[in-house]
Amino acid sequence: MEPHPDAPGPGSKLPQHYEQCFGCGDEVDAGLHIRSAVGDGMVVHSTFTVTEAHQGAPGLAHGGLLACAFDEALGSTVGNLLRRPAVTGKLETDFRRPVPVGSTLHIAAKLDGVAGRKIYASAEGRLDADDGPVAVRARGLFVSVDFTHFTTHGDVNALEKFRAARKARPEKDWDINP
Ligand SMILES: CCCCCCCCCCCCCCCC(=O)SCCNC(=O)CCNC(=O)[C@H](O)C(C)(C)COP(=O)(O)OP(=O)(O)OC[C@H]1O[C@@H](n2cnc3c(N)ncnc32)[C@H](O)[C@@H]1OP(=O)(O)O
Repeated sequence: MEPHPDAPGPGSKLPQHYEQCFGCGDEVDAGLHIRSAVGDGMVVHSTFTVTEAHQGAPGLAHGGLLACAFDEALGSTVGNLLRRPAVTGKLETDFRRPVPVGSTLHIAAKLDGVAGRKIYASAEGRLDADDGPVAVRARGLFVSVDFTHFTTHGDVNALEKFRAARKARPEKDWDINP
């Protein structure tokens, strides 16, 4: 599958897509603060460091937050490589090992296929290194949507603020209303 001709190439760091996103936003103190970059072969590498704010059992990451990390990593892979707005339709996770507070999950995500509006992607998360033991695997189905999805269902004032902030960014890579 070919990426969009304007997709960021290998070595590109991906910007947070929204400052108040729980997955990647800097403005969410207890958020996941995921950071992503494009690697070779259209694989997107993301890291998520588990803090005390992310616990389920004492000292261990909550499974739902791990699923959130994969939603973000997969969504970012889809959005950046295909440059299409898309939302998660389905997300499946396999939790293979506990993920302790203080550990960093190294997530490698890739596109698996596109069928009409349906986009399939999958990822693997390894503990503390790109070649560490596999802790979580995930598969997602994303559905391409028009930008009206966000204006119809989201907060229009927040979207307007978001659009203005993106226009002001020197590294602006896409516009919410191109
Ligand atoms: C511009 C450049 C960007 C650049 C850089 C951006 C970076 C960007 C990073 C973002 C990173 C954020 C990552 C977090 C992303 C979220 O977390 S998104 C939030 C969670 N998801 C949602 O809120 C979605 C809620 N659901 C919906 O709005 C609607 O159900 C949907 C998904 C839009 C689909 O509704 P619809 O438009 O009416 O379409 P519908 O005909 O039902 O479905 C279309 C096709 O998908 C299939 N489908 C839909 N849902 C499912 C399902 N659950 N299971 C199986 N098949 C399904 C349908 O069967 C149908 O298949 P076909 O008939 O075409 O074969």
